[in-house]
Order: sequence, then structure tokens, then C-alpha cells
Amino acid sequence: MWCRRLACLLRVPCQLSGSTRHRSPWLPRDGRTVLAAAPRWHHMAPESLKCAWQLHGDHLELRYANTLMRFDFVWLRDHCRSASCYNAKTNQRSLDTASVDLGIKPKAVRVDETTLVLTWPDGHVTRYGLEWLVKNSYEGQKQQVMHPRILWNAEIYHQAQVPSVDCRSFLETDEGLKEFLQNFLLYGIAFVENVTPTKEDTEILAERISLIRETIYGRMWYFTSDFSRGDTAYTKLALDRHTDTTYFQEPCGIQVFHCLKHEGTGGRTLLVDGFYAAEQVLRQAPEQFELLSKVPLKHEYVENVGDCHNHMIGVGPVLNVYPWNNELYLIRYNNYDRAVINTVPYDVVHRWYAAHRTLTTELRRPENELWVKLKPGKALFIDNWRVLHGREAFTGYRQLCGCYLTRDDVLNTARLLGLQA
Ligand SMILES: C[N+](C)(C)CCCC[C@H](N)C(=O)O
Ligand SMILES: O=C(O)CCC(=O)C(=O)O
Ligand SMILES: [Fe+2]
Repeated sequence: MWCRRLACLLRVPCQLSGSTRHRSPWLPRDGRTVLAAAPRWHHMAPESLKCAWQLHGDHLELRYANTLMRFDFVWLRDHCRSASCYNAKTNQRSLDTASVDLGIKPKAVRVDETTLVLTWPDGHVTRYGLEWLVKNSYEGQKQQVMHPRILWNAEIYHQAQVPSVDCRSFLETDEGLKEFLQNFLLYGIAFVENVTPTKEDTEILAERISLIRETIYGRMWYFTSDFSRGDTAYTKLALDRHTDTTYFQEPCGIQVFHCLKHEGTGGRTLLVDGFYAAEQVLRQAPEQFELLSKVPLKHEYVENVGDCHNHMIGVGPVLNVYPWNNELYLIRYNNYDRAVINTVPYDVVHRWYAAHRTLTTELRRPENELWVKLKPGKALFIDNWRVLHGREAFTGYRQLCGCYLTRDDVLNTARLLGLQA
């Protein structure tokens, strides 16, 4: 309940779907009435009014479990789960989709209490469970979220009292790992406690949930304020909230931080839920949310320091949403690394700056800021596609180690433990 309700807040009413394409074909269109050939609803036995279907020129319409679904005929042929079309052992399609006539129509259609049965012109029979269709239809997907989340500001996060997971339980039990991953998926951040403060022990943690993503910064990195790289992260300066590696075509999915040493003052870590802020933008100004999700931008990293020569460019909008349900899945926000804007005309640029300002205002609200002091022994995992991080300026010697993780593999681990990810 927690997840569904809050995650739903992230879904935008789709402004692009009001076209006539989605209108029922038997309803008057453009003021004209659809005449005689209007399709007819076939109901199952009178006692099961929950299912009805009708055939149209190019698709089948099915009402089941309060969902009105429309299926293209090629789709229905392509997804056939018969033994000759689909290998249920490997979950792979055997049917060559290119061999299906794009004008294909079923020769016969029958629906009983549980199953839709289609006979194709060549005599091949396709059966679909009605429950399977609800789960796998576009209309069914549209009503669901891919990633249940709890959006937070500082108060929501504190009140939830999300526990840190103990290192041993994380490494040695499935329950510990699952609890950690559930917290991570819901909040976009999670802590492991009582970790031995070394790079090697941090690496073992990372490898428990994923593969380490090696980048231009190395596999496992150490960093201090030694100016060894051409980036402000390697200084003592404050860093405003941002996501990392915005200049990669696919920004790193997860960032791991473990502070191994700090003898000095300051240096607290700032965390802000980017999706919570984006959600506020959506409520206040949906057209600005839409602009942030449509306007492509470049981020860039140019480095020429010592032996390090790098030039990275990543392209994409600030907000990335799934087009079928408008659910946010990635925020790319780094004002330091944002490149010259040359991908949009001047008038769009101005509206984009206004939208960016609205988002920045939300991201900077003090009540949205979670401040934590990272200490040796406490490792922090951050969803770099959702939660922004920053840091306070500091004095003294401070050493952080960590790594990036490949997102697919974190989600893989979570799914194998039975979590929705
Ligand atoms: C974490 N580590 C110190 C290795 C790299 C820092 C990368 C900093 C860069 N400005 C970015 O935001 O991507
Ligand atoms: O020093 C820190 O706490 C974080 C610096 C930073 O943003 C990074 O390494 O990505
Ligand atoms: Fe960073």
C-alpha cells in the first residue's frame, strides 16, 4: 500500500494520449455516427459479465477484470505461447516475427471463462489466459508502476526510521540482503553498518549485490582533496547537490561511499530525493515537468590533468520518464557538468531555464535536505538515477572510498530475492 500510493504520485496524466486513435471506434467520431457495421459485444454466460469481447477490422477488443484492452492482430500472433512459437524453458520466442503477415486476421475467435482462443488462417491455434492478457496488455501496464518508491523529504525520511543493515547480516543472510535492497529500492539510499573501514571490505559489500562498474575513475576508487583529477570532488570545496556521471550516455546507476578517515571539520554529505522534487514540479507546473522530460541536453567532462586525458559527453533530458505511464526513472542533474546548450532553439531555451529554476528551487528547499556525516564503518549506497548528493566544505584530511555499480545487476539481485524492481 505504501509503495503503490506514493509511487502513483509520480505518474503524469498523459497529455499526448487524447487522440482519436484511442477513442472507441463505435462512438460518433467528428460528429458523424458510425453506422450499421458497428461491432457487437460478445458476452460470456450471463453470470460472467466481467468478460466481453468484440472483433474490429484490425484489432480485438476485450473487457476483463474491469480492464478494457485492445490487441493488435499481429501482436496476438507474435505472442503466441504454443510450443512451436515459444520456448517456455528459456522464455524465448521461437517464432520468426518477420514471417507473420502484417494483415493477418484470426479465422475464428472464442472466449471461455478463462481463455481466449484464436484460430489463424493457416489453422494454427493460439491460446491466452485472460489473466495473462490483463497482466501483459498495454492497458494493464499503464495502470501500474514499474518501481514502487517512497518519495521523501527530510521529515518523511526521518519519520520512517529506516534501519541500517548490519554488515554481517548483509553479507551472510538473504534476509539481511533483502531488507537492505528493499530500503534501497523504496528510498533510493541505504546504509550498511559495522563495515571494516578498508577499500577491500567495501568492495566485498559492493560485490554482494552487483557488479562493480569500472569507469575513468577506476574500479574501486579512493579519493582525498589531493587535486589528482580534474574535478572539484578532489578538493575541500563544498559541492552542491548533483548526480554523478551525467556525461555518460548511461549515467552510473548506483554510487557507493565509504568514508575511511576524516580528521577535521565539516564534510557532511547532503542527500536530496530528486524524484520528490520533480513531483513537486509536476504538481505546480506540469508543462515545466514535461519540458524537462523532453528537452535533450548535453553534459560533458573534459579532463587534462597529469596522465588523465578524458572527454566524455552524455545526451539526455533532465527528467526521464517511461512514455507509456509517465513514471520517472532517471534524473540527470549536475549544473557543474552541464555542457553548452546547443540542442534547442532560443525560445525553448528560455522556457527550459524557467523549468530548471522551478526544479532547482524544489531541490534546494531546506526541508528536502538530508544531511549525514559519513563515518568509518558506515557505507552508503545511493541510487544515482534518483537521489542527488553533495557535500559541505571541510578541513583536514578526509578519505573516501567507493565505487559505482551496474544498475541492471542490482535490480537482478533484488528480483531474485522476490522484490519488485
Ligand atoms: C566519485 N568520484 C570521486 C570517483 C568521481 C567524482 C566525479 C565527479 C563528477 N563531477 C561527476 O559528478 O560525475
Ligand atoms: O566528497 C564527497 O563527499 C562527495 C564528492 C562527490 O560528489 C563525488 O565523489 O561524487
Ligand atoms: Fe558526486
